[in-house]
Amino acid sequence: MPTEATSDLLLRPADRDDLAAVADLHLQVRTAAVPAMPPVVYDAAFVREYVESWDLSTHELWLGERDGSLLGYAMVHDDWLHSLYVAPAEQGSGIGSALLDLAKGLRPGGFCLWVFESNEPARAFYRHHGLVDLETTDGSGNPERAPEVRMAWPGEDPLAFLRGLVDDVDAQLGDLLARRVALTRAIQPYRTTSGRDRGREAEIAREMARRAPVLGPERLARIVDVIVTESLDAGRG
Ligand SMILES: O=C(O)C(=O)C[C@]1(C(=O)O)C=C[C@@H](O)C=C1
Repeated sequence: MPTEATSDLLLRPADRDDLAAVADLHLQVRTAAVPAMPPVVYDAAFVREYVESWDLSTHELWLGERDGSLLGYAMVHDDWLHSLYVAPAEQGSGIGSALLDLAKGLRPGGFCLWVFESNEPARAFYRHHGLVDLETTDGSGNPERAPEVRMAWPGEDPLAFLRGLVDDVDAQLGDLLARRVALTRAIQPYRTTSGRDRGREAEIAREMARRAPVLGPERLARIVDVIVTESLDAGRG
């Protein structure tokens, strides 16, 4: 049943003429969301130029309107819900849910999104709608330098969707392990002592624990031990 707030909500695909209003709404939402979201680091002109550069043949942008006023938008690109924004005064009225349902319809197989770790209202909203937490970053990869959480809506076949994500990561891990073995092998002729250098391995595990705190130094020490043992063995082969 549509609620009173959503019964007269119109969802429609955006066209180029809508992009300036979308940029304005984006800036308005981001300003009102501080401190749950960090302040935008770029100036308004840059944000407008960025939004106006979206290619709407590949960036599926949908608007939520009532009486011709833009109240929210969602943009889906590849298998990502790139953005979902609702005007501050309309939050909690069902527009976000309507846009999220639309995104699920556009990507029935599942999609991911990034949300600021500090944005607890948004995270609770997504959890309520069946999204699950994946990894957390330290924020070094975004302009705000603020930690983010990757969340996923695992779609109609969650096992298949999440296995697809596992396969992507394992492909990267396989490439990294191949590079790792090659380096272990290349170093060996330059060693001045024989046998394992446990101090160096402990240092490697500590550095990894800084990047993957979820595993912690002890588990990572065991993982490094297996990697080094198998790399030395493969390098001899
Ligand atoms: O750094 C070294 O001395 C190496 O031989 C490389 C390496 C490694 O693969 O990282 C391998 C064995 C040592 O125990 C420590 C580290």
